[in-house]
Amino acid sequence: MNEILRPFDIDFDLTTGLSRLKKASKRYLSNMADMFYDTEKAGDILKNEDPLIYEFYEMGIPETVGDIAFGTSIVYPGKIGNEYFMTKGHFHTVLETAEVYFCIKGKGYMLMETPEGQWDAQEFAPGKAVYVPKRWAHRSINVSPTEPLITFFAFRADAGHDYGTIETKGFRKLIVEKDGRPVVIDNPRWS
Ligand SMILES: O=P(O)(O)OC[C@H]1O[C@](O)(CO)[C@@H](O)[C@@H]1O
Ligand SMILES: [Fe+2]
Repeated sequence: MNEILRPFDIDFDLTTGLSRLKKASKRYLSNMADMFYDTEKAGDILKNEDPLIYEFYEMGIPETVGDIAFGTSIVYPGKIGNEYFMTKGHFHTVLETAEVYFCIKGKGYMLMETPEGQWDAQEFAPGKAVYVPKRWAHRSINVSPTEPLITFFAFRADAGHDYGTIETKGFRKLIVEKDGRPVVIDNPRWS
């Protein structure tokens, strides 16, 4: 039988994005070193430190039809070479499911692409919501040199995460710093 949750609430701090009640999942550089295009640079950094790239909340919502998974995602400021800190990014396993993100703090982009090769980058700024339509892979990127990028996300709880495609092929586009500004470039490693 499907689990049915009782109503509940949870705190998310508007400055840190973190909850006092729940533990966040953390992704360090060592968990995603191959996802940055300058893998050599990532390797050099890992010789001395293993920076925390982002954290996010998995609320334990049952992955069943009719439920909504939600939480905050916090991408820290920093770069690997000239590529900004970012999330791994994923398609939904149930490709025909959308997701919405609301930016609470920071400055960045949601980079998106479809299996057919369309791509888009929508800006994150406090108070802006970004709609990720069904079929679009999505990755949050923090372009601020100092502030974390904090977003609140919600998606169909049975959507699932398909990381495989992005782990092996990457995104078609990258957002990197050039002359002190974020620019979209072709991913030299995309195949
Ligand atoms: O799942 P990724 O690509 O590591 O990115 C993490 C973010 O995306 C989500 O998986 C939701 O799409 C969240 O759990 C989190 O905000
Ligand atoms: Fe998602």
